[in-house]
Amino acid sequence: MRAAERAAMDAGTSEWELMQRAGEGAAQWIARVAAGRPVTVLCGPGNNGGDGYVIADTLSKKGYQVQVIAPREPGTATAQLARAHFAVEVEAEGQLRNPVVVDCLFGYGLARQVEGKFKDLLKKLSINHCYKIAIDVPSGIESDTGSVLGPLPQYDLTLALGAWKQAHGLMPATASMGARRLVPIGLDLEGFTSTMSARPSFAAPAPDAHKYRRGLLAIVAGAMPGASLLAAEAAMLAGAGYVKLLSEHPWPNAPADLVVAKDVNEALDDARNSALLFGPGAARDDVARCRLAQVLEKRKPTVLDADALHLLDPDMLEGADATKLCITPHEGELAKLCDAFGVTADSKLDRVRLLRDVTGLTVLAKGPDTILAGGATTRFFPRGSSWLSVAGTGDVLAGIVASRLAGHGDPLRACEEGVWLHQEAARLASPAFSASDLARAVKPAMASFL
Ligand SMILES: NC(=O)C1=CN([C@@H]2O[C@H](COP(=O)(O)OP(=O)(O)OC[C@H]3O[C@@H](n4cnc5c(N)ncnc54)[C@H](O)[C@@H]3O)[C@@H](O)[C@H]2O)[C@@H](O)CC1
Ligand SMILES: Nc1ncnc2c1ncn2[C@@H]1O[C@H](COP(=O)(O)OP(=O)(O)O)[C@@H](O)[C@H]1O
Ligand SMILES: [K+]
Repeated sequence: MRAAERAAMDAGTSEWELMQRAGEGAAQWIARVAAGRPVTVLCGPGNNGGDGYVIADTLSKKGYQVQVIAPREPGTATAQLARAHFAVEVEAEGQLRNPVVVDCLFGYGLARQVEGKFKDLLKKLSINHCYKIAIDVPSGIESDTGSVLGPLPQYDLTLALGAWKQAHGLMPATASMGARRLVPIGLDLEGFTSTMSARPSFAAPAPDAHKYRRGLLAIVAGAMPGASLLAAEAAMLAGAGYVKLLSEHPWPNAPADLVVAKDVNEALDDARNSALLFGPGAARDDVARCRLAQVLEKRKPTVLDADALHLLDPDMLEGADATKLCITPHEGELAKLCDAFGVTADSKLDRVRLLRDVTGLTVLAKGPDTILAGGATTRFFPRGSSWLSVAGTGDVLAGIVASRLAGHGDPLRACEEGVWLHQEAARLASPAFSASDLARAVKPAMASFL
């Protein structure tokens, strides 16, 4: 963000101009949700406070009744300019008396614990029954890490200025933000590799498509049948032309449209396989270890999930083509992988990036703050439904990602598409779904992206 702002300023746009764009853009949103109701704006000492004065000024000019509370006079030249433009009274302290409150105490400049009058104001905001709007980030949040440095009210709306900050995609920050919207301020963000994932769009199969061209996905089943069946059911609906379950065991409950190959070695050798999936229900014994080695030997685009992530280690990866592999760990599997590959870091984000750097793999770290890291890219995602916190939904995700991978062979793209499809399926499956409800909802979810 700082680099993008500096570039804009070097190209001739002043900080004041950027602040006006930010404040006026945010005020448009606030006016929409306030819908005529009086607004209180809390202004801090830095440029986030400066945005607050621009917001207050813009709303006043639109005819809004505005209360401004600023415990301290602005400290930066640009915020002072903004303060000077706002001719109306500013209170040093006071009650939050309006039904809409806009928090402009601190933005990405917050560098230490929030104390004193600022802390008191955030505490008051926490217990106030108003509509709460955070400008740029909630003021008790460290914008790079998403960690908490002060009282953290539950906001209804967070307006990111100019670009998403990492905190917008990271826990615990993201859970406090309510709806998140971006206010563009004309920054050139081209070339920045750490971004919020953009909603993908899919196309219908090409006119000359056939089942192999659309991708043959081989799912290598393990000792526990349910998991790979869930993955297969989701995969059949997520784009691949042909999904095959490779299993020596009989599958009386397999759906009629799922091909079960009993000769696993032969089916794994099939040159027509476009992608492989291994791990769900695989177990963690020697049989599974041998299977994993065999899967990696094929050097095909591959998704490794669940038990495979407990078996993976540096020796296993030797001879594999890491550029074609993606791993989809949840928190516990991520910890296991970090252990196996000697990665230590304080935050989930750092662990994911380091693991990517050490292994060369595409890492999709699941959870309420899903993080995707591959190549030089890091992607954050809008928060998905918390109803996904039920057993088997990870198997569904693995099936979806593998299905996308079979279609085009690009691990990063497959993971990104997979997260969107999975979240959309969760939205469509309605609350309190089971993993198989979710797998079925992949079909209408596909339609949302066409
Ligand atoms: N620089 C720019 O070009 C733009 C900046 N914008 C706004 O500016 C914000 C960043 O502004 P700043 O860098 O001035 O920083 P902030 O306004 O986020 O706050 C930092 C200020 O508070 C002080 N401070 C930090 N931690 C504190 C604590 N715990 N207790 C008390 N004081 C503390 C700092 O010394 C500094 O004065 C962004 O989040 C955004 O809202 C926007 O106006 C868009 C343009
Ligand atoms: N609270 C939550 N909010 C959003 N998504 C969640 C939440 N909890 C879990 N998920 C998602 O649900 C899936 C769970 O996967 P996983 O833990 O592997 O489950 P399982 O192993 O039982 O299949 C992941 O995609 C994860 O991102
Ligand atoms: K803020």
